[in-house]
Amino acid sequence: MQQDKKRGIILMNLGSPDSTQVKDVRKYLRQFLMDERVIDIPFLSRALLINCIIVPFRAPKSAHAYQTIWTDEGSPLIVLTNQLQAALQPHFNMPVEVAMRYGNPTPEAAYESLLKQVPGLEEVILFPLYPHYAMSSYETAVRYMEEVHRKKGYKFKLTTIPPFYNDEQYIHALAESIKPYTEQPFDKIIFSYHGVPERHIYKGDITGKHCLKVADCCHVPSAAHPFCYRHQTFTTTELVAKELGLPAEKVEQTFQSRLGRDPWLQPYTAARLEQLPKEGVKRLLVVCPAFISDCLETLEEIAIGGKAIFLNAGGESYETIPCLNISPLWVNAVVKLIEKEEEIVKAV
Ligand SMILES: C=CC1=C(C)c2cc3[nH]c(cc4nc(cc5[nH]c(cc1n2)c(C)c5CCC(=O)O)C(CCC(=O)O)=C4C)c(C)c3C=C
Ligand SMILES: [Fe+2]
Ligand SMILES: [Fe+2]
Repeated sequence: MQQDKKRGIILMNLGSPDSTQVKDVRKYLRQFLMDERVIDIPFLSRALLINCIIVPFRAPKSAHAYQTIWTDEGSPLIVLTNQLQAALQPHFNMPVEVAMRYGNPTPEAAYESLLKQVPGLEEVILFPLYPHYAMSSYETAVRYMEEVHRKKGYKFKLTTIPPFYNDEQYIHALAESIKPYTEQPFDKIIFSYHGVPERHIYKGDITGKHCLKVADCCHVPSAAHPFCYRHQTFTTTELVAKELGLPAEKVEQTFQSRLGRDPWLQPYTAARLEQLPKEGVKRLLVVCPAFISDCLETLEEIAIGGKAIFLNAGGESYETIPCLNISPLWVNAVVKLIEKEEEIVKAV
């Protein structure tokens, strides 16, 4: 890529605790769940709920879950994001850094590292590693980076890569990662996305009258779609299924990782894993496209917990398809997405 400006890139992911010790998991959960875009209730109620109920009960359980997936190098999410950074660096003549929304490395550290490496830094390209727009993932990552940028008084420009849920190269990389699994005999493939509360979908609807209100809302054109997580996840599933030529009856979309009692997007993955064997589905594939890097929610919740649910309910075979992680087609897609954004900026 031509370097006519002093630039740097930041890849941003969600983040993990510093270790599997309960104290570190507690600290991480507190920072994560105190985010008003994740638990969107008034500050005092949120602080009470998180500090008195959710964190005390959840931290030991989450710590145990992290222990089942932790590697010698640390959290899979962090290790894989660092590996993506290393795979991307040779494609750019500007530094590529990593920042996490929660925990380490912080956005401040990533910005400061770029400033050290590029004297007179003019622009930072922010690449949130989320294919879909959700208030609790993409939006909070971008707003937080903007807030730090403003508070620090940085002079360089911040350019953000938009959600890429329907990008041709991303869809191709995802489809190719699934293909070897669908070439073997299977009864069904589940596209399991991280869930969000329905309330977040209503809140994100800029028209105020479309999402979850109009029949088949996600397939009816609307100005709400650029901010609608549900619409964007359906689009990803449908484009991948089309590219792979999967018959409709073999494809299903579900939502995982529900927290609390409010209604979240449905159907819930765990409930479907329990029901599917009774409907005659014995050989199941599961892919989790909301996650770019394998993490607690794919390696523990889906690959370990989900498998146990399905097999105990009478399923016979269950395979979790890895996330894109550092697949060469995905690395190529990231390079193209960044180049595309540069062309748009230049043309304006
Ligand atoms: C209200 C709670 C949560 C919302 C909303 C939410 C949305 C959301 N999350 C991701 C991506 C990830 N979440 C991960 C872990 C995780 N998520 C929640 C809660 C909400 N997420 C919790 C409490 C946790 C921590 C672990 C646990 O106790 O279960 C992870 C994995 C992190 C890791 O270290 O591996 C990811 C990634 C998205 C994309 C999203 C909205 C679309
Ligand atoms: Fe989450
Ligand atoms: Fe919608």
